[in-house]
Formats: sequence, structure tokens, C-alpha cells
Amino acid sequence: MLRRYILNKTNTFINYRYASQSMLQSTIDDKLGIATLVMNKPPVNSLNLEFLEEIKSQLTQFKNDKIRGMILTSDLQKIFCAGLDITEFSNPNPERLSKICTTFQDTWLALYLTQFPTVAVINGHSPAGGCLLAMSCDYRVMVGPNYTIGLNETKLGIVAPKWFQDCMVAVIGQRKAEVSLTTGKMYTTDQALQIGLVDESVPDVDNAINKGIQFLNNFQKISPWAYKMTKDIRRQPTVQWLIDNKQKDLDFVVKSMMSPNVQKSIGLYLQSLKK
Ligand SMILES: CCCC/C=C\CC(=O)SCCNC(=O)CCNC(=O)[C@H](O)C(C)(C)COP(=O)(O)OP(=O)(O)OC[C@H]1O[C@@H](n2cnc3c(N)ncnc32)[C@H](O)[C@@H]1OP(=O)(O)O
Repeated sequence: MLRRYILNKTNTFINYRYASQSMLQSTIDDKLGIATLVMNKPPVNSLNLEFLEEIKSQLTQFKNDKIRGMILTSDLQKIFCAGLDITEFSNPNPERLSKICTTFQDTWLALYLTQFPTVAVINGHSPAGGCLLAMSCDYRVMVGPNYTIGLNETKLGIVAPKWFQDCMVAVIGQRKAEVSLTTGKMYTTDQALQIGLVDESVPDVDNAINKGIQFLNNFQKISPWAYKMTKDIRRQPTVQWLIDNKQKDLDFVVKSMMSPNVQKSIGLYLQSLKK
């Protein structure tokens, strides 16, 4: 649906590709130099290993395509992304769990450090890993008023990794992030705008895409080199810890996820979702 809207809107998308099984649809408007990455993994765009691998590989492809900017959004009716696939956390195979975590680390680094500006058009709920994807973009436009966004990991009885937390601190500041993270708070669109978790709130997805394109157009007169260097200097402190501590981070997640207490919490949370 959204993909059709974007195609109709610009009428100039000439390079149009599908990733395998259409979990991810990518289009490039060669005239504008803007790519659109649309998540389409019903029912909730949950991030499992295969989906993360597709996102990571598409980001790498965009690097080679030398695009000018990218919009990340969802083709689902009311979900941007429900975060990591929680079923992967229940009685996990440690090897697969490690792969998921490593792939998520790498996907995050690729998205957080893109050499082109990125906009998240948040057209639905965006908990946990979904919120992280949105926060990793350069700009966030959220459709309101009925959707929610936040890092709710403590509500599942788990700990958001340090790089999730640092990414949130970089967006909303230390104090607000601390309260948000410890309480696992999910914010409505208006609340998210108020605390600076999103940059704009709009009533519908058409407006959101327009705002996203407007933001990307700001960079038409900015040197790509100056943009990337500035972004790297800003974001370096946030990424450096993960670059230096990937294995330590992985060990912490896998060890804590396998513990009986966390397994119990995950089981209860999954049951509550089914209800
Ligand atoms: C480096 C790794 C460590 C980091 C650790 C964690 C990071 C994470 O991302 S943890 C993921 C946290 N995510 C959530 O808490 C989201 C939970 N889901 C929801 O709140 C709602 O489902 C949502 C608001 C997204 C959508 O609500 P609805 O539209 O009402 O849909 P349903 O709740 O009926 O869900 C439909 C269907 O999807 C299943 N589901 C939902 N979320 C997930 C998920 N994250 N992973 C896997 N499956 C999910 C839900 O159980 C329903 O399944 P069925 O009952 O079988 O239809």
C-alpha cells in the first residue's frame, strides 16, 4: 500500500528491487537520489535473524548505490516494527541467539553510521528494537496520535544493551532516557514529540513521507563529505563502546537471556501477548 503511494507520488522510481520473499522492499528514485526501505514482514515486522540479515545487506547495497538519502518505513497497517522477534528468546538455541545478536549489532552500526542522511517514517507502533531502528536514523517523523514508541525492555524482564541505551541518551538526553529506560515507558506520538524522541508528529502517512523528503532535501546544498564527517564526530562516542566490546556485549545478552528468571519473564510476556 505504502509502496504504491510512494511510486504514484514521485512517478520516477525506475530502479525497483525486491529482497527475498519481499520481507523488505527497496526502491530508489534515481532522479531524487532517495531510497525507500519498506519493512513488510506481517504481522508485526518482528526482527528475526533472516530479516535482520536482509536489512543489513540492503544497507550495504545502498552504500554501493551512492544514494543521497533514505526513508525507512513499514508497509503494515499500524506497526512500524515490533522489535526483535521475542519467540527467538524463548528457550533459545544459544548459537542462533548469538547470531541474532551479532547481526543486530552489525545492522545497527550500518544504519547508525550511514554515509547518507536517513529518515524514519514511523507509521505504527515501534517498541524496543523498532524504537532503536527509528532512533538510529537522522530524523523521525511519526504518524499520530494513536501509536506508541519506546524502549520497553524492562517490561519484558530484560536489559536493553548499552548501545540501545546510549542511542536513546543521544536522542533525548541522560535524565529522560534513564526514566524512560528503567520504567520501560512507551510514549504516544504526542508524548514522544514532547520529549524529543521524534522530531515531527503528523496525522497521516502521506504527510509523513512529504516531511521526510523535505528533511532530506535540506542536504541538497550540503557537501556529503561534510555531512558524514560531522555525523561521525557526533556519533563516534555512542558507537565506540560497541566496536570495542562486541563480544562482551554478546556474552552479556546470551548469558542473561538463558537464565531461568529471564526465561520465566519472557514466557509470561509471550503469553500476555497471545491473550
Ligand atoms: C541485542 C539483543 C538484545 C535486545 C533485547 C530486546 C530488544 C527487543 O526488541 S525485544 C522485543 C520487544 N517487543 C515488544 O515488546 C513488542 C510486543 N508486541 C506488542 O506490543 C504488540 O504486538 C504490538 C503493539 C507491536 C502490536 O499490537 P497488535 O496490533 O494488537 O498485534 P498483536 O499484539 O495481536 O500481535 C500480533 C501477533 O504478533 C505477535 N508479536 C507481537 N510482537 C512480537 C514480537 N516482538 N516478536 C514476535 N511476535 C510478536 C503476537 O504475539 C501476535 O501473535 P499471534 O497471537 O500468534 O497472532
